[in-house]
Amino acid sequence: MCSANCLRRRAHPSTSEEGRPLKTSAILSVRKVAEREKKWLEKEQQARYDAGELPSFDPATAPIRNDEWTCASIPEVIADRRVEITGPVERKMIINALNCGAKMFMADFEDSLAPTWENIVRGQINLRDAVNGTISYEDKARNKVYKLNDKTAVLLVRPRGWHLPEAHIEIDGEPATGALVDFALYFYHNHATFRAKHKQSGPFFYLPKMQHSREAAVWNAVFERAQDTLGVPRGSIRATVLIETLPAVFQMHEILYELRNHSAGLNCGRWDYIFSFIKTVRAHGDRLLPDRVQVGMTQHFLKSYTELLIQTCHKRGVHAMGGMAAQIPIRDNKLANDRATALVRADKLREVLAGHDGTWAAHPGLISVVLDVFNENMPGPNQVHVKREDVSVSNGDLLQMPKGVRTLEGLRLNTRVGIQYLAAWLSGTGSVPLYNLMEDAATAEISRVQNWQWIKYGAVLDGELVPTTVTKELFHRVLGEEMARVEREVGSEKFVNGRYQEAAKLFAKQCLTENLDDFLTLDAYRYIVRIVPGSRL
Ligand SMILES: CC(=O)SCCNC(=O)CCNC(=O)[C@H](O)C(C)(C)COP(=O)(O)OP(=O)(O)OC[C@H]1O[C@@H](n2cnc3c(N)ncnc32)[C@H](O)[C@@H]1OP(=O)(O)O
Ligand SMILES: O=CC(=O)O
Ligand SMILES: [Mg+2]
Repeated sequence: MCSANCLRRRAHPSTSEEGRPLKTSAILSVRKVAEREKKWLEKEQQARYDAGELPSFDPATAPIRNDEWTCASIPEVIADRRVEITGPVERKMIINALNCGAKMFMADFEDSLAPTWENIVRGQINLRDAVNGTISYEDKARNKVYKLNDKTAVLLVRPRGWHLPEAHIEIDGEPATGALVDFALYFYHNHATFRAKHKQSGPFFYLPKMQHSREAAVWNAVFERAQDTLGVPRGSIRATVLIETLPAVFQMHEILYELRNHSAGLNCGRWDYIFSFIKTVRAHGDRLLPDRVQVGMTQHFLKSYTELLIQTCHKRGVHAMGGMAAQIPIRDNKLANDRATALVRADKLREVLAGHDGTWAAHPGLISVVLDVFNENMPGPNQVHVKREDVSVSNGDLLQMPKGVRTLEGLRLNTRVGIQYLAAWLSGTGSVPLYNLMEDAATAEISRVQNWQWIKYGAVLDGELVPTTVTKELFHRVLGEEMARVEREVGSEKFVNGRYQEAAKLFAKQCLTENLDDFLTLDAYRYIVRIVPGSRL
């Protein structure tokens, strides 16, 4: 068997040859390494896909995929993760999430948070109070005080992805990296309390939007550096990586390998994964997805991805976490609520039977539904012992196009949802209920890139009496009509006082651009920055 160093060299042949070690001696250089890796991903990896290549397994890292090795053993406090509630780092929601009966709570600086400076700083204060056990909140209008129960969920924190800067902190004249700001503030303020409480384990993290194991190597260097600096034993930090980009699904063993001393497994981030699928094949005009509502988890490419993730995690001795069903409780319609609950139950049943060790829930009202499914089908704390050696997944399986139709209603819904989400985001709210579904940055991104893809390649719509192609003109007509509909639905006062017009302009620009922008939120971030140090953003 290859030694660890040999595997590392094979995994990153350019890294050692070019004398650019990923282990760095200062946070500043970690930031620079992160920037360099980001540029590599954008300029080299995506450029190959744009030239016609499709993502695939890397022959250079075959030894990592084929050799026998496992990640460090799972700490007891996170051995049972059958239900994880997720939500933004908002004070009341944090208390509700910690109290709701879920095993874990993923507190989110990412998909469900609009990263205004206020949200970021308040979020850190809220989390510090939560870890200390002192968090409380008074809702004066409802005369209700929120406090923690005796028994609460274990906290996991998801920092922003590498792509987002933090404009309000400047280092050497450059905006700081959002991911590092979120990680470092939380780790610095909470590591001692956290570890004292959880038998020397933690803090725990989720790492989003990774595309390559090189990013995992950067995170591992960040963890080592942070632990060493504060005298925390290496391996105390544990992180679950979201596999939510198409390139990353071909890198799962490699990602776990880089993080093997800090890993808590992988998670199927289905919404960003669908977004990334479209983004990665943006130059492939023959790969147009059907309506967003039809791209469900039973489509072959998504089923293959989840099964391969389970097999990979269990081979390496860590958790394979399921993802988020978008349905949320519908208070005013029992029939619709029963239907939504049944869809969540079916999604969770599929996950537990496939071998997932736990999953996500979007709302406290769904915890008992999800818990029941896992309790009935997973007697132990997890099912890491279920190896799924029967699973055999090829490039073709992971890249198989989903089946379904492209409709005018799909274009309309994407537009209606994209604009309303963006209007909320620009006003400081990063997750919202729209048409009885949870919408966040990842789901909104699907709406944006799907519209872009259909316009760019002139998708022919199904089900129209007269053959209809998606053109810029059709999109403009749909935009106008959907804005009128949104105004009717939300009421004129909210429409006029909200940021709907700005959102529509931004969304349209993003759908109509010749070259697809990487992230909607990166463009939108300019509109929520309060201070621009050095006006460099
Ligand atoms: C693709 C991904 O990345 S998925 C992960 C990221 N996305 C998320 O985490 C979304 C999490 N969910 C949410 O943000 C919310 O559930 C929403 C926006 C979808 C719906 O929120 P609301 O409209 O406020 O729901 P609703 O009015 O039914 O809430 C009822 C109560 O539950 C609370 N609640 C709802 N969702 C959550 C949650 N996820 N965590 C904690 N509390 C919650 C509300 O604060 C409210 O509390 P209260 O009765 O004490 O006032
Ligand atoms: O972060 C989760 C996702 O589905 O995206
Ligand atoms: Mg995501």
